[in-house]
Amino acid sequence: MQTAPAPVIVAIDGPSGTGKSSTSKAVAAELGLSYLDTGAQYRAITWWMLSNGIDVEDPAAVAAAAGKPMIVSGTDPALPTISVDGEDASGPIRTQEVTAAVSAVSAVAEVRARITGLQRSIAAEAAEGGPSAEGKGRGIVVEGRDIGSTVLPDADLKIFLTASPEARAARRSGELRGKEGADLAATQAALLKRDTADSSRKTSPLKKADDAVEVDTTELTLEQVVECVVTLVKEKQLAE
Ligand SMILES: Nc1ncnc2c1ncn2[C@@H]1O[C@H](COP(=O)(O)OP(=O)(O)O)[C@@H](O)[C@H]1O
Ligand SMILES: Nc1ccn([C@H]2C[C@H](O)[C@@H](COP(=O)(O)OP(=O)(O)O)O2)c(=O)n1
Repeated sequence: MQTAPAPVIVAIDGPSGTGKSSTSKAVAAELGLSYLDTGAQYRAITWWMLSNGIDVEDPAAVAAAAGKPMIVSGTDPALPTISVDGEDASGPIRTQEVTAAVSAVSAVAEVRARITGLQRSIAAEAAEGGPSAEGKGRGIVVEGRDIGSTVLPDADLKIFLTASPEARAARRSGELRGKEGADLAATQAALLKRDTADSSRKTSPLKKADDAVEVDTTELTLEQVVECVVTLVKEKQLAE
């Protein structure tokens, strides 16, 4: 008789526009796993700070407010959700205003401690089949910047996605076509500025874990990246 594979925890990290969200959602959907977008959580807390008049350039003010908003993430890869104090935040967290402020807010240690705690409990529930685990105990794909290095150092598989700045900017401005912020040169400059801030902060910077598999997606289609990650997950499960 075939037994179900053991729950698997997959960490997918990398800079903006490398394909983390699209790859993670597709891999989770194909393998029946839960999915967590940790960038959406940092965006959500940033949106709350901006909406509540907190000066996002003042780390002490951000730290003092870090425990206040209640952030809830839905982990179904077909319909990921994010709410703040019961209000759907999926639209407002994608505005230019939030994108411009998110690196400063997410550099504050109190914010990271709060959000990291949330991420660990969601991952533990998904692996144990707890009440909020849409993946029904099969595991989870968690994407972000510091998942393999800090949040889930014992993840079964760690992937670090990269791509050239040109490819990343073209993907992002393609997404924004016709909207505010769609200019290619400006998109590339904003993206590189955020990478620098995210990689150089003191607390838990954007970093490839030593044991992560690096995948350069510049010349790969999304389907090829998904196939590569699915194969790596299956290999891990077979090796268990
Ligand atoms: N390998 C790829 N080739 C071309 N476009 C891609 C690839 N991976 C992702 N994309 C597209 O690039 C954009 C950014 O991808 P996303 O998954 O949001 O990246 P990230 O989460 O790393 O910021 C999306 O429009 C997505 O469809
Ligand atoms: N694990 C994480 C995930 C995101 N962040 C911060 C740093 C990122 O610039 C922002 C936004 O992340 P998000 O993944 O939404 O960014 P993009 O999809 O690449 O635009 O959040 C973080 O500090 N740690």
